[in-house]
Amino acid sequence: NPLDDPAADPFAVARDAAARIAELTGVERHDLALTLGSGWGAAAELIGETTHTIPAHEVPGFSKPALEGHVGTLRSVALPNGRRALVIGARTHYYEGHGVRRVVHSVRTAAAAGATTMILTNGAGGIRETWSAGTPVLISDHINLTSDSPLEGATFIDLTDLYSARLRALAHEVDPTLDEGVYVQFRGPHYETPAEVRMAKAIGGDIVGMSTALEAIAARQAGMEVLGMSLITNLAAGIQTTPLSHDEVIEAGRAAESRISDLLAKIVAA
Ligand SMILES: Nc1nc2[nH]c(I)nc2c(=O)[nH]1
Repeated sequence: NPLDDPAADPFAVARDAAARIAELTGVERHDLALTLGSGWGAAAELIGETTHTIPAHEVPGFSKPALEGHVGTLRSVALPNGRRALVIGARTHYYEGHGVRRVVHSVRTAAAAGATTMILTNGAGGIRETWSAGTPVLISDHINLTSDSPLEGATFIDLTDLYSARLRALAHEVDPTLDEGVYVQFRGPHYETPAEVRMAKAIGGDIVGMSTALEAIAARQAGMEVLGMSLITNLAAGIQTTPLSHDEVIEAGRAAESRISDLLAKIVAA
C-alpha cells in the first residue's frame, strides 16, 4: 500500500485514488460521501441508484479488509436530487495498526473526488440508559482518546462546530426525536471496562466507539462539512446490568436498519 511508505504524500495518494474512482465510474465529481459503519449497510440501497461498485483494493491507498471474505467496496450512487454520493464500505479501523494515514484515507479520497459533505456513521456503545439497542444518535462533538491525530506538523485546525450544527438541524427536521451525544473514540480493539465507561461518562461522553473522531478531524482539514451518527448497538460495559446477548445486539441492529436507512436517505435528499 503506497501509504505504508513514510515518505509518501497522503494527499497525493488521495488524489490518485480519486482519479482512479473517476476513471472507473466515469463520474468526475462526487458531491458528498458516506462511510457506513456497522448496522448502516442497507442505507446505500435506499439513498439512490448504485451505478458502480468498485472493490476498494483496486483503488490506491485502500487495502483488502482485515476480515476475510468481507470485500470492502466503494459505490457511486446517483441521488434523486441529481447529486452523486460516494459510499465507502471499506473503513480501516485504528486498531488494525496500519497508522492513522490509512484510517483517514477514505475521507481524503472523498474530498479529492469533490465531496464537500462527509457523513460518518458507526455502530457504538451507549452510556445513556435511555438509549436502547437500535437507537440512532446524532454526534454533537467528540472526545479523541486515541492520543493520535491525522494532522502532521504545525497544522493547527479549529474544531469548533466540527459536527455541523446546520446538518444536525436538518437531521432533526427529518426526525425530531433524534437525540444527540458526545462520541468518545477509544483505540480498541478491546471494549471498555466498566471503570473506563464510568470515566467516559465523567468526562462528558455519551457514546463509546473505535472510529469516527480521527476521520472527522481529517474531513475538517479538507474543509468538508461533517455529519456524524452512531447506531447504539449495545449499552456500554457496566451500564447494562443484565448480561447483553450478542443475538439481542444483532437483532436490534437489524430492527433499526429500515428506520436508520430511511433517516439517512431523507437527510441525503434534503
Ligand atoms: N469502544 C466501543 N466500540 C463499540 N462498537 C460497538 I458495535 N459497541 C462498542 C462498545 O461498546 N465500545
